[in-house]
Amino acid sequence: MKITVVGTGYVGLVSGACLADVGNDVLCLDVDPAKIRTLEEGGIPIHEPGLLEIVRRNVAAGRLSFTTDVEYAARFGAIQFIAVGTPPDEDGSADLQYVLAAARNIGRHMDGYRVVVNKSTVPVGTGDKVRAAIAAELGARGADLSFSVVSNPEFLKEGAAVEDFMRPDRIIVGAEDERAIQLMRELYGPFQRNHEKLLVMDVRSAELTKYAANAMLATRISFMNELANLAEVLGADIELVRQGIGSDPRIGWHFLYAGCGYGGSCFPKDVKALVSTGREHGRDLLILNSVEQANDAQKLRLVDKIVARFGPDLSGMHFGLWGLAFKPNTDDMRDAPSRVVIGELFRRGATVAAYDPVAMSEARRIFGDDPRLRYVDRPMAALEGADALVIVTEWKEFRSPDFVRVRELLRHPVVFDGRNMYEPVTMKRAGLEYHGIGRS
Ligand SMILES: NC(=O)C1=CN([C@@H]2O[C@H](COP(=O)(O)OP(=O)(O)OC[C@H]3O[C@@H](n4cnc5c(N)ncnc54)[C@H](O)[C@@H]3O)[C@@H](O)[C@H]2O)C=CC1
Ligand SMILES: O=C(O)[C@H]1O[C@H](OP(=O)(O)OP(=O)(O)OC[C@H]2O[C@@H](n3ccc(=O)[nH]c3=O)[C@H](O)[C@@H]2O)[C@H](O)[C@@H](O)[C@@H]1O
Repeated sequence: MKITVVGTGYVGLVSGACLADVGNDVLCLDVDPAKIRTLEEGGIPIHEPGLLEIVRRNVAAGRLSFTTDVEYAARFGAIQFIAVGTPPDEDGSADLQYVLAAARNIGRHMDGYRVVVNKSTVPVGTGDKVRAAIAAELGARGADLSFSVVSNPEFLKEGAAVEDFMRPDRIIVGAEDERAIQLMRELYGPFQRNHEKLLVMDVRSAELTKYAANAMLATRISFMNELANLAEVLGADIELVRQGIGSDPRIGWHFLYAGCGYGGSCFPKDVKALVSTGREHGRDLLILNSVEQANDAQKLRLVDKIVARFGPDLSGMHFGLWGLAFKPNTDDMRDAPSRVVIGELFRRGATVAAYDPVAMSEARRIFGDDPRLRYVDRPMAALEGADALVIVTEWKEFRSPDFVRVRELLRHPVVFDGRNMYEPVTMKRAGLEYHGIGRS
């Protein structure tokens, strides 16, 4: 099939590359010429395990190409995926300007039947707006062309995006006409060969399903974080509690890890957007309001602990920091807890030496040449001359450091671990004072 994917971010590029990998002809469109240039030169603009290989393989096979030409893109694919950003507006609602601009471009230039598949995370009712935007463009040029609008939310996780796309748990298709449903079934056939994963529903339910999934996961995390904070004062260990409840299949093991707050481009913005949708329709979403508040506070937990240990005025102090990305295996720092931790350390007068395996250039883009932040190229180098170690992201390479060396390098043998990577008893044995989340 011929497919156009609009937007070459985490979702668009992964979807485009994976769809090409099963034999489709895919054209990826982006309005950012720098991204398209990088792709045309054989690179990729993001760090995502396995993605570069798939992109290169499919470009070489002639199944994957890139463009900034909106007219060519609208004419290329009978299926047009929209995978552009939906960042939060000032009031927390999802900003639909990019989605609607993409829809208008399709309407302006399409030259035959199109299935417009929305993969961006969008509020309920956006399908109608996309339909109206395309119809208005067709009307303006007097074109009598038919099209279908489908909601096909994406559930991939950054850092495991290729694997998630290739082996989805479910494929949600919100569609109301048979022709589009049939095309979606054919398109996703290769991704559900062992059992049926495609769930067809109405567009509104599909749109809400995406928010429901992210809001549920965010709720679990905030719930565990709140319990972790309680465990600390009660003298309990949240890691043991996690294992105790995770073994109940009704609860399950996933997304029960307490830490220094959830970040990323989606949980924070999607919880906000759902709260905003509720408000717009006269429904105050009490649970989700609290989930968000709890997470904002949780991002400051590490600094709270630092302040409890060293006092509120940290001027003259210097901290080694491991992990800048919002989670391992990505260079994404959107809403990353590290940004809050670093900002708060600065505000209190401290300086930071940071190490991250892949997010360093993203950090440089965000913090610029701030003299209070020094970048180092090895985890241990961050500890030279540091008063204490702060861990924000649980990269694999931090799992088993030489604790003796850690103790030797630090001015105070203190570790603040925002991801509960170590056992308190191991740390004690190594002569390190350990402050995890929810562990007393
Ligand atoms: N990042 C993730 O892991 C996931 C994101 N989503 C959702 O997917 C959507 C996209 O997210 P990301 O891929 O992270 O965004 P992103 O910000 O990484 O990429 C979006 C891309 O769209 C391009 N763009 C904007 N307007 C355009 C237009 N009119 N025509 C062509 N290109 C245009 C931008 O230049 C950018 O390269 C969002 O709604 C997000 O909530 C859903 C599941 C997972
Ligand atoms: O809509 C989206 O964009 C995506 O959002 C999340 O994926 P992602 O943000 O890439 O990463 P997650 O693995 O979900 O982690 C999000 C944040 O939660 C934190 N987290 C995760 C799990 C946990 O147990 N505890 C915890 O604090 C992580 O550290 C991270 O900061 C969802 O997991 C995806 O299914 C969804 O498609």
